Amino acid sequence: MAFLELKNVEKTFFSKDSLNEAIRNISFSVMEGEFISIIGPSGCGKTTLLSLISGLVLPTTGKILLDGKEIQRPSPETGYMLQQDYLFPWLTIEENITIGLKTMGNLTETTRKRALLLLKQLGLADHAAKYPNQLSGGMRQRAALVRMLSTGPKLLLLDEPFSALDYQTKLKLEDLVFSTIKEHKKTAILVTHDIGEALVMSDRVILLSHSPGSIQRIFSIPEELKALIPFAARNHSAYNKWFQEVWKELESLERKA
Ligand SMILES: Nc1ncnc2c1ncn2[C@@H]1O[C@H](COP(=O)(O)OP(=O)(O)OP(=O)(O)O)[C@@H](O)[C@H]1O
Repeated sequence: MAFLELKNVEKTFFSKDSLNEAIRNISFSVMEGEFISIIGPSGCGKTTLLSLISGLVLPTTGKILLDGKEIQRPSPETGYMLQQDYLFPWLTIEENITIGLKTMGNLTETTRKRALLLLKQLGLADHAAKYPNQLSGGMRQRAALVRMLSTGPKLLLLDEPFSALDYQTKLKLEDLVFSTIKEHKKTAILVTHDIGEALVMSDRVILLSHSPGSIQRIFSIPEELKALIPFAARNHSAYNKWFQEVWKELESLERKA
Protein backbone atom coordinates (compact mmCIF):
# COMPACT_ATOMS: atom_id res chain seq x y z
CA MET A 1 0.00 0.00 0.00
CA ALA A 2 1.20 3.53 -0.80
CA PHE A 3 2.29 5.57 2.23
CA LEU A 4 0.95 8.83 0.78
CA GLU A 5 -1.74 8.95 -1.87
CA LEU A 6 -3.22 11.95 -3.67
CA LYS A 7 -6.43 11.22 -5.56
CA ASN A 8 -7.69 13.81 -8.05
CA VAL A 9 -6.71 16.69 -5.78
CA GLU A 10 -7.82 20.18 -6.76
CA LYS A 11 -7.50 23.45 -4.86
CA THR A 12 -9.22 26.73 -5.64
CA PHE A 13 -8.80 29.71 -3.33
CA PHE A 14 -11.97 31.78 -3.03
CA SER A 15 -12.04 35.40 -1.93
CA LYS A 16 -14.90 37.93 -1.83
CA ASP A 17 -14.70 38.91 -5.50
CA SER A 18 -12.38 36.39 -7.16
CA LEU A 19 -11.29 32.78 -7.31
CA ASN A 20 -7.85 31.39 -7.97
CA GLU A 21 -7.48 27.82 -9.18
CA ALA A 22 -4.04 26.79 -7.85
CA ILE A 23 -3.96 22.99 -8.38
CA ARG A 24 -5.86 20.89 -10.92
CA ASN A 25 -6.47 17.15 -10.84
CA ILE A 26 -3.30 15.91 -9.16
CA SER A 27 -2.92 12.20 -8.47
CA PHE A 28 0.22 10.37 -7.40
CA SER A 29 1.41 7.90 -4.76
CA VAL A 30 4.53 7.87 -2.63
CA MET A 31 5.97 4.71 -1.09
CA GLU A 32 7.41 4.69 2.44
CA GLY A 33 11.06 5.83 2.40
CA GLU A 34 10.76 7.48 -1.02
CA PHE A 35 12.19 10.94 -1.73
CA ILE A 36 10.09 12.98 -4.17
CA SER A 37 10.87 16.45 -5.52
CA ILE A 38 8.32 18.84 -6.96
CA ILE A 39 9.47 21.39 -9.52
CA GLY A 40 7.65 23.68 -11.93
CA PRO A 41 7.23 27.29 -13.06
CA SER A 42 6.78 30.04 -10.49
CA GLY A 43 3.24 30.17 -9.14
CA CYS A 44 2.27 26.70 -10.43
CA GLY A 45 1.12 25.57 -6.99
CA LYS A 46 4.14 23.76 -5.48
CA THR A 47 3.77 25.30 -2.01
CA THR A 48 0.00 24.86 -2.16
CA LEU A 49 0.56 21.16 -2.82
CA LEU A 50 2.81 20.86 0.26
CA SER A 51 0.29 22.80 2.37
CA LEU A 52 -2.41 20.36 1.24
CA ILE A 53 -0.26 17.35 2.16
CA SER A 54 0.53 18.95 5.55
CA GLY A 55 -3.18 19.32 6.31
CA LEU A 56 -2.82 23.10 6.82
CA VAL A 57 -5.00 23.61 3.74
CA LEU A 58 -7.82 21.28 2.64
CA PRO A 59 -8.48 20.28 -0.99
CA THR A 60 -11.51 21.74 -2.78
CA THR A 61 -12.07 18.30 -4.30
CA GLY A 62 -10.20 15.00 -4.09
CA LYS A 63 -8.55 13.17 -1.22
CA ILE A 64 -5.12 12.89 0.35
CA LEU A 65 -4.39 9.75 2.35
CA LEU A 66 -1.46 9.22 4.71
CA ASP A 67 -1.00 5.62 5.79
CA GLY A 68 -4.52 4.94 4.48
CA LYS A 69 -6.17 7.73 6.54
CA GLU A 70 -7.54 10.89 4.99
CA ILE A 71 -5.54 14.00 5.97
CA GLN A 72 -7.93 16.54 7.47
CA ARG A 73 -5.69 18.59 9.73
CA PRO A 74 -1.97 18.97 10.56
CA SER A 75 -0.60 15.92 12.35
CA PRO A 76 2.57 15.07 14.31
CA GLU A 77 3.19 12.41 11.64
CA THR A 78 4.26 15.23 9.33
CA GLY A 79 7.22 17.62 9.73
CA TYR A 80 7.71 20.87 7.81
CA MET A 81 10.99 22.63 6.95
CA LEU A 82 10.90 26.00 5.20
CA GLN A 83 13.22 28.46 3.46
CA GLN A 84 13.39 30.48 6.71
CA ASP A 85 14.39 28.52 9.81
CA TYR A 86 11.76 30.21 12.03
CA LEU A 87 13.76 29.44 15.17
CA PHE A 88 12.51 31.46 18.14
CA PRO A 89 15.17 34.14 18.74
CA TRP A 90 14.52 34.28 22.50
CA LEU A 91 15.13 30.54 22.99
CA THR A 92 18.49 28.73 22.96
CA ILE A 93 19.18 26.15 20.25
CA GLU A 94 18.47 23.34 22.74
CA GLU A 95 15.15 24.96 23.72
CA ASN A 96 14.31 25.48 20.04
CA ILE A 97 14.96 21.87 19.04
CA THR A 98 12.88 20.54 21.93
CA ILE A 99 9.98 23.01 21.67
CA GLY A 100 7.95 20.61 19.49
CA LEU A 101 8.41 17.80 22.01
CA LYS A 102 7.43 20.15 24.85
CA THR A 103 4.30 21.38 23.04
CA MET A 104 3.25 17.77 22.38
CA GLY A 105 3.86 16.86 26.06
CA ASN A 106 6.62 14.44 24.98
CA LEU A 107 9.67 16.16 26.46
CA THR A 108 11.35 13.56 28.66
CA GLU A 109 14.99 12.96 29.52
CA THR A 110 15.08 10.27 26.79
CA THR A 111 13.57 12.45 24.03
CA ARG A 112 15.76 15.42 25.08
CA LYS A 113 18.90 13.25 24.91
CA ARG A 114 17.82 11.93 21.48
CA ALA A 115 17.38 15.50 20.18
CA LEU A 116 20.80 16.50 21.57
CA LEU A 117 22.40 13.43 19.95
CA LEU A 118 20.94 14.46 16.60
CA LEU A 119 22.26 17.99 17.19
CA LYS A 120 25.70 16.45 17.78
CA GLN A 121 25.44 14.31 14.61
CA LEU A 122 24.72 17.48 12.65
CA GLY A 123 27.81 19.17 14.07
CA LEU A 124 26.07 21.55 16.48
CA ALA A 125 26.92 19.96 19.84
CA ASP A 126 28.88 23.02 20.95
CA HIS A 127 26.06 25.39 20.08
CA ALA A 128 23.18 23.99 22.17
CA ALA A 129 23.34 26.85 24.70
CA LYS A 130 23.63 29.60 22.06
CA TYR A 131 20.83 31.74 20.61
CA PRO A 132 19.89 31.59 16.88
CA ASN A 133 21.46 35.01 16.14
CA GLN A 134 24.85 33.60 17.22
CA LEU A 135 24.72 30.96 14.44
CA SER A 136 25.25 31.15 10.66
CA GLY A 137 22.34 30.58 8.21
CA GLY A 138 23.52 27.03 7.47
CA MET A 139 23.82 26.21 11.18
CA ARG A 140 20.32 27.55 11.83
CA GLN A 141 18.91 25.38 9.02
CA ARG A 142 20.65 22.36 10.57
CA ALA A 143 19.01 23.24 13.90
CA ALA A 144 15.66 23.53 12.09
CA LEU A 145 16.25 20.05 10.67
CA VAL A 146 16.90 18.68 14.19
CA ARG A 147 13.76 20.42 15.49
CA MET A 148 11.70 18.80 12.73
CA LEU A 149 13.17 15.32 13.27
CA SER A 150 13.06 15.42 17.09
CA THR A 151 9.29 14.89 17.26
CA GLY A 152 9.64 11.75 15.08
CA PRO A 153 7.51 12.60 12.04
CA LYS A 154 7.29 9.92 9.34
CA LEU A 155 6.74 12.32 6.45
CA LEU A 156 9.00 15.33 5.90
CA LEU A 157 7.86 18.30 3.79
CA LEU A 158 10.75 20.48 2.68
CA ASP A 159 9.81 23.80 1.05
CA GLU A 160 12.96 25.23 -0.57
CA PRO A 161 14.99 24.65 2.63
CA PHE A 162 18.32 25.59 0.99
CA SER A 163 17.34 28.52 -1.20
CA ALA A 164 18.32 31.25 1.28
CA LEU A 165 21.84 29.83 1.73
CA ASP A 166 25.07 30.58 -0.14
CA TYR A 167 25.93 27.99 -2.82
CA GLN A 168 28.70 26.16 -0.92
CA THR A 169 26.62 25.87 2.27
CA LYS A 170 23.65 24.69 0.21
CA LEU A 171 25.72 21.86 -1.38
CA LYS A 172 27.02 20.77 2.03
CA LEU A 173 23.54 20.86 3.57
CA GLU A 174 22.07 18.87 0.67
CA ASP A 175 24.46 16.03 1.55
CA LEU A 176 23.75 16.31 5.27
CA VAL A 177 19.96 16.47 4.94
CA PHE A 178 19.96 13.66 2.37
CA SER A 179 22.12 11.37 4.55
CA THR A 180 20.11 12.16 7.70
CA ILE A 181 16.80 11.44 5.95
CA LYS A 182 18.12 8.15 4.53
CA GLU A 183 19.62 7.12 7.89
CA HIS A 184 16.30 7.77 9.66
CA LYS A 185 14.38 6.07 6.81
CA LYS A 186 11.98 9.00 6.37
CA THR A 187 9.69 9.71 3.45
CA ALA A 188 10.33 13.19 2.05
CA ILE A 189 8.80 15.65 -0.39
CA LEU A 190 10.98 18.56 -1.48
CA VAL A 191 9.80 21.67 -3.32
CA THR A 192 12.63 23.39 -5.18
CA HIS A 193 13.37 25.73 -8.08
CA ASP A 194 16.73 24.01 -8.61
CA ILE A 195 16.54 21.18 -11.18
CA GLY A 196 19.97 19.89 -10.10
CA GLU A 197 18.93 19.72 -6.46
CA ALA A 198 15.78 17.78 -7.41
CA LEU A 199 17.81 15.31 -9.48
CA VAL A 200 20.46 14.55 -6.86
CA MET A 201 18.15 14.34 -3.81
CA SER A 202 15.24 12.32 -5.21
CA ASP A 203 13.96 8.97 -6.33
CA ARG A 204 11.39 10.70 -8.55
CA VAL A 205 10.88 14.28 -9.73
CA ILE A 206 7.37 15.57 -10.40
CA LEU A 207 7.19 18.44 -12.87
CA LEU A 208 4.07 20.59 -12.58
CA SER A 209 2.61 22.58 -15.48
CA HIS A 210 1.86 26.29 -15.44
CA SER A 211 -0.89 27.48 -13.12
CA PRO A 212 -3.23 25.83 -12.33
CA GLY A 213 -0.60 23.19 -11.65
CA SER A 214 -1.23 19.71 -12.95
CA ILE A 215 1.29 16.91 -13.46
CA GLN A 216 3.25 17.52 -16.65
CA ARG A 217 5.67 14.63 -16.25
CA ILE A 218 7.18 12.35 -13.60
CA PHE A 219 10.90 11.55 -13.99
CA SER A 220 12.25 8.39 -12.33
CA ILE A 221 15.86 8.98 -11.36
CA PRO A 222 18.22 6.20 -12.55
CA GLU A 223 19.85 3.89 -10.02
CA GLU A 224 23.38 5.14 -10.75
CA LEU A 225 22.42 8.64 -9.50
CA LYS A 226 20.20 7.46 -6.64
CA ALA A 227 23.05 5.37 -5.22
CA LEU A 228 25.20 8.48 -4.66
CA ILE A 229 25.08 11.29 -2.13
CA PRO A 230 24.05 14.59 -3.79
CA PHE A 231 27.52 16.12 -4.25
CA ALA A 232 28.85 12.97 -5.92
CA ALA A 233 25.69 12.64 -8.04
CA ARG A 234 26.22 16.19 -9.38
CA ASN A 235 29.59 15.00 -10.70
CA HIS A 236 28.32 11.77 -12.30
CA SER A 237 28.19 11.55 -16.10
CA ALA A 238 24.44 10.69 -16.04
CA TYR A 239 23.67 13.97 -14.23
CA ASN A 240 24.07 16.23 -17.30
CA LYS A 241 21.90 14.01 -19.48
CA TRP A 242 19.07 14.09 -16.94
CA PHE A 243 19.50 17.80 -16.30
CA GLN A 244 19.07 18.46 -20.05
CA GLU A 245 16.02 16.19 -20.17
CA VAL A 246 14.23 18.06 -17.36
CA TRP A 247 15.42 21.44 -18.66
CA LYS A 248 13.95 20.70 -22.13
CA GLU A 249 10.59 19.83 -20.60
CA LEU A 250 10.59 23.03 -18.49
CA GLU A 251 11.51 25.08 -21.56
CA SER A 252 8.64 23.54 -23.51
CA LEU A 253 6.33 24.72 -20.71
CA GLU A 254 7.74 28.25 -21.02
CA ARG A 255 7.04 28.22 -24.78
CA LYS A 256 3.43 27.12 -24.17
CA ALA A 257 2.92 29.89 -21.55
N1 LIG B 1 -3.90 31.51 0.66
C1 LIG B 1 -4.06 31.81 -0.64
N2 LIG B 1 -5.10 32.58 -1.05
C2 LIG B 1 -5.28 32.87 -2.34
N3 LIG B 1 -4.46 32.45 -3.33
C3 LIG B 1 -3.40 31.71 -2.98
C4 LIG B 1 -3.13 31.36 -1.62
N4 LIG B 1 -2.01 30.59 -1.58
C5 LIG B 1 -1.58 30.48 -2.86
N5 LIG B 1 -2.41 31.14 -3.68
C6 LIG B 1 -2.30 31.23 -5.14
O1 LIG B 1 -2.14 29.92 -5.66
C7 LIG B 1 -1.23 29.92 -6.76
C8 LIG B 1 -0.09 28.97 -6.46
O2 LIG B 1 0.72 29.52 -5.43
P1 LIG B 1 1.95 28.73 -4.79
O3 LIG B 1 2.60 29.60 -3.80
O4 LIG B 1 1.47 27.40 -4.34
O5 LIG B 1 2.90 28.53 -6.07
P2 LIG B 1 4.43 28.10 -6.12
O6 LIG B 1 4.57 27.20 -7.30
O7 LIG B 1 4.87 27.57 -4.81
O8 LIG B 1 5.12 29.51 -6.40
P3 LIG B 1 6.67 29.93 -6.36
O9 LIG B 1 7.38 29.03 -7.31
O10 LIG B 1 6.65 31.34 -6.87
O11 LIG B 1 7.13 29.79 -4.94
C9 LIG B 1 -0.77 31.37 -6.95
O12 LIG B 1 -1.59 31.95 -7.95
C10 LIG B 1 -1.06 32.00 -5.60
O13 LIG B 1 -1.35 33.38 -5.73
